[in-house]
Amino acid sequence: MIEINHLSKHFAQHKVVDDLSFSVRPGEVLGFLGPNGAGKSTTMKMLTGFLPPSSGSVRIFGFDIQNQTQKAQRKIGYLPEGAPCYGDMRVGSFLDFIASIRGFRGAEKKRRIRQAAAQLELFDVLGQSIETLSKGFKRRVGLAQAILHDPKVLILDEPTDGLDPNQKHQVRALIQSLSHDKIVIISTHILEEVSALCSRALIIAKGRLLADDTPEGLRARSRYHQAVTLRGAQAVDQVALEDLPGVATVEADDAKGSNLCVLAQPGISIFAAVHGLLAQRGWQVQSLHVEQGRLDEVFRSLTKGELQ
Ligand SMILES: Nc1ncnc2c1ncn2[C@@H]1O[C@H](COP(=O)(O)OP(=O)(O)OP(=O)(O)O)[C@@H](O)[C@H]1O
Repeated sequence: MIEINHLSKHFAQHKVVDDLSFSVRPGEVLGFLGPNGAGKSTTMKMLTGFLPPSSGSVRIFGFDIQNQTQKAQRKIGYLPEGAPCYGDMRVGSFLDFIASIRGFRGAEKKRRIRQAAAQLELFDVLGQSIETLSKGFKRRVGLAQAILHDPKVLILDEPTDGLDPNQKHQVRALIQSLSHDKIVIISTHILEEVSALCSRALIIAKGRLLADDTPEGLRARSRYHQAVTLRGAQAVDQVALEDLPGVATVEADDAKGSNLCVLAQPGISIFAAVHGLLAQRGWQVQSLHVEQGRLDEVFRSLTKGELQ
């Protein structure tokens, strides 16, 4: 369990984290979302004990990160933003060094290094110096050092930033496979990552908590929740759609107007009415589907006016 209570941070007069309180339980994958400069990295640095808070507290499985720092940090694997590593070290030596300072010796140390290298597919680069690696491989080395001691808490600052689609997929699958008995907190700008990975998402802007919900809960706040999208709908009479009970409005999803989105009034399911009208009028459409809602639109509307 992680418990964050009234956490704040200011640099000089500038308050960048403003009274954050939340807790996270094992098994949860928490997405930390916010525009640039929202305070995500600063919060993660305070959760991991790299930066002291101006006020408030963080407890990691009961250990206060300020007063019982080492006990708390033993529970944590941390991938800082940009995955900084010692560039002039070779990958194998770097992992060996991390394993040593995590307290492993002998056969157990070798086993840990082998396992982390296998999980991140690093065997081919163990002899290569870190500064000569591609961005994706550097990040994999950063992830390997974060998981080497099998921590109960993984705090990952933009873990898939800069990775190609294959690597993104691989890292997400790894995070998912590790997550069942751990607490995972990831910061990301990538909204699809929240849908793919997270059981819960926090949205912050200017250091303040704006939303704490499941991805489904966030999508349900979208004006497109329960909207019906029609593809290839050239001959459809928009006014007739707008007049249906429960319909809020109709938007064209493209310039030609052949893709339409029929928005529902909050809490009303309009699929049956839209489908019924199409059948009654004999209008042909190529596809028809009900939207769960759009995370990007929810993110924009929540953070509107909060951008720095
Ligand atoms: N050491 C520091 N001294 C002064 N200001 C800082 C310091 N570290 C961060 N800041 C400021 O705090 C604010 C929050 O930065 P932070 O890196 O936490 O945001 P973020 O949400 O992680 O942004 P991004 O998505 O761009 O990585 C920014 O305005 C940043 O300039």
